[in-house]
Amino acid sequence: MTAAHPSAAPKTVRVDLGDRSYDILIGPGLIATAAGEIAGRLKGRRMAVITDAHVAPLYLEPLMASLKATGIEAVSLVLPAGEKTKSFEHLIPVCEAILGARIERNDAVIALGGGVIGDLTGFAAGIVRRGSRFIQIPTSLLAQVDSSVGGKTGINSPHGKNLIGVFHQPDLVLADTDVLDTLSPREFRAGYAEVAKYGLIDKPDFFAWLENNWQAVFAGGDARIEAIAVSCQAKADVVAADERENGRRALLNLGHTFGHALEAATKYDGTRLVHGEGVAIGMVLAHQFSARMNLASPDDATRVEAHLKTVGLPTRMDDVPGDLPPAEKLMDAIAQDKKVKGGKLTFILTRGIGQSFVADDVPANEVLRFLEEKHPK
Ligand SMILES: NC(=O)c1ccc[n+]([C@@H]2O[C@H](COP(=O)([O-])OP(=O)(O)OC[C@H]3O[C@@H](n4cnc5c(N)ncnc54)[C@H](O)[C@@H]3O)[C@@H](O)[C@H]2O)c1
Ligand SMILES: O=C(O)C(=O)C[C@@H](O)[C@H](O)[C@H](O)COP(=O)(O)O
Ligand SMILES: [Zn+2]
Repeated sequence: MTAAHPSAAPKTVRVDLGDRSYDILIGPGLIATAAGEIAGRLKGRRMAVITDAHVAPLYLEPLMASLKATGIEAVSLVLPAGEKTKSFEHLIPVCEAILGARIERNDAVIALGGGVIGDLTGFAAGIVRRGSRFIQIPTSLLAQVDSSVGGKTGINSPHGKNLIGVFHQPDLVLADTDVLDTLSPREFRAGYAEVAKYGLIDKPDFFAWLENNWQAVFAGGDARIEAIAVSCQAKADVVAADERENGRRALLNLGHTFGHALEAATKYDGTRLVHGEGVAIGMVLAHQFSARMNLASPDDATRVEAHLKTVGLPTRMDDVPGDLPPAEKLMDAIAQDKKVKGGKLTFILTRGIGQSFVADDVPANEVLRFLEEKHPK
């Protein structure tokens, strides 16, 4: 249960996208007051809430009670938890639940959960009636700092991560920071990888602040809220400048080309590797590969690895339990990356901490040799 904290006003970050702009509210107690925030912004009075089997017993009832008390009629659907739920198999019941509840375009679909529920539900909202209103109530750290913002939605394919989906922006994001207290330490750490990512992209001072304050962020309270707000502002700025990833937005993919290949290689098996862990390993690899290409000092890769290791994240391919396919197989997944243009690989590389850049035309043979070294058969 989340308790309302009437004295603590939420922080607001605005995602500036013209007539599709929206607010991200960040703070404690927001599930209990969700319906008021929604009713103040949306005309519709019917909602479908999609959540998962871990989140439902904790937060579905208070959300449904808040909606009911505000005169909003809501139905709910509970899906299995975990990355495998981001699939066609689970997309169908979500679409049918939305249609079955006669959610009209002015009503809304609500994602209550982590990035898996957010990405899947956002995709369903993007295609049902060719686009329905959509509210994100992210409950994992990863979802609060990254996946609930920016409108990338979709599902996975055996060919690779997020290969099927649409851009569909939410109308509102409500990040209730109280709910992070029930998140497992492993999932909190995984979300932290995406927080650190913003520092490594272009905020060296934020990365240094995290190195000094990570324990306070993990403990909760003001430092945690500050880290979430800085992350959301960083993402909002990038999305406002390049919504459809024609340029700068690709920076948000730091560590993801390697990370997504590892996720596909583990068949989206959340016991071996979860997304944020893949990103952590991927960010270390991106820094090491940049050093190998003489773009950055190897000391920066060492510093990144040291920090991620200190918080308890995996940093090497060998940290993934069980066997990984050989480097050539990982290259197959890398070749399916959405940043590939004309068959040429695009990577996010770096000149140092907080100096990431988009590198087009990265030689595939260099990447293969590098992966063979890091992951000898
Ligand atoms: N759309 C985007 O921009 C974007 C950005 C980053 C990641 N992603 C995607 O997000 C997904 C990962 O998201 P995630 O890390 O949130 O994974 P997740 O949704 O699987 O959530 C992690 C686990 O925590 C549980 N959980 C969530 N909130 C909880 C809470 N408050 N208390 C207890 N348990 C809770 C979930 O049930 C799940 O078991 C990946 O599919 C990734 O590709 C998308
Ligand atoms: O919002 C973005 O843009 C990102 O790249 C954020 C990433 O953290 C996220 O994992 C995203 O889903 C990856 O995008 P993809 O286009 O490589 O699937
Ligand atoms: Zn990510």
